[in-house]
Amino acid sequence: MGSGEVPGANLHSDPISELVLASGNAGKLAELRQLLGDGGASLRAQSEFGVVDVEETGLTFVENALLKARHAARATGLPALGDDSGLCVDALGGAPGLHSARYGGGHGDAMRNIARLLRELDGVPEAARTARFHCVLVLLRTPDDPQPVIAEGSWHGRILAAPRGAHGFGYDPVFLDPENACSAAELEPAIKNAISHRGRALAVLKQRLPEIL
Ligand SMILES: O=P(O)(O)OP(=O)(O)OP(=O)(O)OC[C@H]1O[C@@H](n2cnc3c(O)ncnc32)[C@H](O)[C@@H]1O
Ligand SMILES: [Mg+2]
Repeated sequence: MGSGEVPGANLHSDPISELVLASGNAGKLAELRQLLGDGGASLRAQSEFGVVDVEETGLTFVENALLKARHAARATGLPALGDDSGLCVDALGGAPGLHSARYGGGHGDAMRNIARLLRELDGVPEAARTARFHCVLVLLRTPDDPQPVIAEGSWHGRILAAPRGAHGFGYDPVFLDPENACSAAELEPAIKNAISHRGRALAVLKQRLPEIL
């Protein structure tokens, strides 16, 4: 090491063969595994290590993704990827936003979340039902990594009047992708991954870290 170099300064250049996904959401795990592919780092679920969900006390997607990643990295000793995401609806002032997972009451209850969303948008005309999914991914090499790698992606669409399709998870059945003229749940998983908020965020992450992902 030269005199100007700091120990750990090349933290981001060592290859990562295994990392933990700091999430309890099986839909995110499936999508991110497909996006990383066979050649990349293997993505382990935090549940494999008995890691329970951390409280999401942040006021932004970035803060929550960082909280999740730090918690999982600390509990497992592995590099960790945090995903905080949600649906922001213009006619609802950006709601459900950070509260997307429990909008209808129970955590992760997609049917109740969708039911509330459609209720709130009752009577709102098609053109005013614009919305976007947003995803923030945070990669931490260690729990105390001072250089988290942060990547974001958005996907713009509209909220349908009724659910359509069986793929995906969460709000996918009511999110219309205008380009393909179908709901996110009608898209084949590979197509959703190619255009989704999560797919875009992971592409950015990979650009920043080509040597490790
Ligand atoms: O916090 P973790 O454990 O990762 O799992 P979670 O489901 O609670 O995840 P979030 O806190 O990030 O909440 C995001 C919610 O936004 C919704 N969401 C995010 N990405 C989505 C996608 O690709 N398709 C449909 N709904 C999505 C879905 O309801 C998620 O539960
Ligand atoms: Mg959550």
